[in-house]
Amino acid sequence: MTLALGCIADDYTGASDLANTLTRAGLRTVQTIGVPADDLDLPEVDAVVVSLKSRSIEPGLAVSRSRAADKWLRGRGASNVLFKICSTFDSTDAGNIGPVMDALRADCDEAVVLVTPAFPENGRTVYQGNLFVGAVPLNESPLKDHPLNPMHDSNLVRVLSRQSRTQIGLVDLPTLSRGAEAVRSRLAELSGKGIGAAIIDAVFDRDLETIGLVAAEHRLSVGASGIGLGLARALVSTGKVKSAASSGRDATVGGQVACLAGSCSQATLQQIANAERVMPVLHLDTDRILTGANEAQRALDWAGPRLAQGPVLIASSATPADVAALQARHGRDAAGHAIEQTMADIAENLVKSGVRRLIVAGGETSGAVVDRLRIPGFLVGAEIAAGVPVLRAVGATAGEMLLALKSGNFGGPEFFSDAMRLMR
Ligand SMILES: Nc1ncnc2c1ncn2[C@@H]1O[C@H](COP(=O)(O)OP(=O)(O)O)[C@@H](O)[C@H]1O
Ligand SMILES: O=C(O)[C@@H](O)C(=O)COP(=O)(O)O
Repeated sequence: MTLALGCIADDYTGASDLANTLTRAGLRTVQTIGVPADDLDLPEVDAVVVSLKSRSIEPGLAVSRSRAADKWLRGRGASNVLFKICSTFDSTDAGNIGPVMDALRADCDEAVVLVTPAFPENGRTVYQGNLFVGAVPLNESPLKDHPLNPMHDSNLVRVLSRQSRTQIGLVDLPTLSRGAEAVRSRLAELSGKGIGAAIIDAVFDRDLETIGLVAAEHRLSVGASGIGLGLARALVSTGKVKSAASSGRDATVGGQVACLAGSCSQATLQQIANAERVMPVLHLDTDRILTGANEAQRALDWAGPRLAQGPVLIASSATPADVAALQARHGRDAAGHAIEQTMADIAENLVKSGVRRLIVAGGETSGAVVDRLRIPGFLVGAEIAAGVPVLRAVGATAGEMLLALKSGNFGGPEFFSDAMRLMR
């Protein structure tokens, strides 16, 4: 297998978002969980997205895991690697975007790295280096209240400068709108000044296509699904990849359906409220989780008889005020970790008792669940919402399974119903 594109995603929902984008753009794509084991039977593909759970871990660990993924991808012919980060640039001043970018850049000896989290289809645009979420700057968006990485600065040149050892430049929209050659000249100018990475503005998909053409000539780029779209279109339009339709990814699986929500985003809170109208919903008592009570067992006892009748939803999600109060009592990391592990306990036991279709809301939450289920990889199926595909597990010990891993902020108000309709 010679890969046209290698991707390293810093969380699992982000990975499936990117795998979805690449698939829709015509690249045969597989999503793996971690660096694949040698005996994992991978189909012939154009792109592999290696999913890591490295967004909110200690920077040194994020660097070593990303470097291992990079080495594996380049060992399979990927001369071009995309480090997939969140379209809302989720990170802290400690990292992990900057440290991982710096390490991968050094490993492949890239002069200047193109960086853009723009994803216009989901309302993420970048202008003069400032990230907008819909109509508002990042620091005024719901991301200001994220439980793990609250975002308080919309200027990504500043944000990345605080995390990276290299200086960060800007390729602005006027330059970009003059075309690929203008972008190349600007990058050469920045590189000549010793600047090692540049935030690139992008507002429309056509901007991403220009960026993709240039990024395809580089060894490393950093961004969200939007730059993935640009890269995929460039690989197809330059004939490096023959656009292929995916096949055999829609066979029925059946079995019980369960939904788990650990995201506290505004979008997920609305989706849970709407789900209450169509399925039983259990709201976990997060204080009980943090004080060591067996809240997972209470949830499983609640779900058991209901699952025989139809889908259920179990949620830890709470409003920013409640999240802040819980964190004040128990600490941010301890709260996040304990709740994620409870979600993983619940998922493991639900699957043992016959659930075969699982919908998970939240990136970290999805990571904890998929790790516990020991699923090594996914094929990408139908698109439920922008950035959220149906995933078919490959090589899972539980056998045939369908999952949807939803980024907290993604999906329409009826997301859970929308997902169930496509997960047959
Ligand atoms: N009620 C709660 N209070 C505090 N933290 C919570 C609560 N519910 C979930 N969490 C934690 O918040 C984090 C949500 O992150 P994640 O699952 O990535 O969602 P998103 O996709 O919205 O970023 C997880 O670590 C999760 O365990
Ligand atoms: O790029 C994006 O916005 C998503 O792919 C993503 O990574 C979102 O992260 P979570 O909300 O933590 O799932």
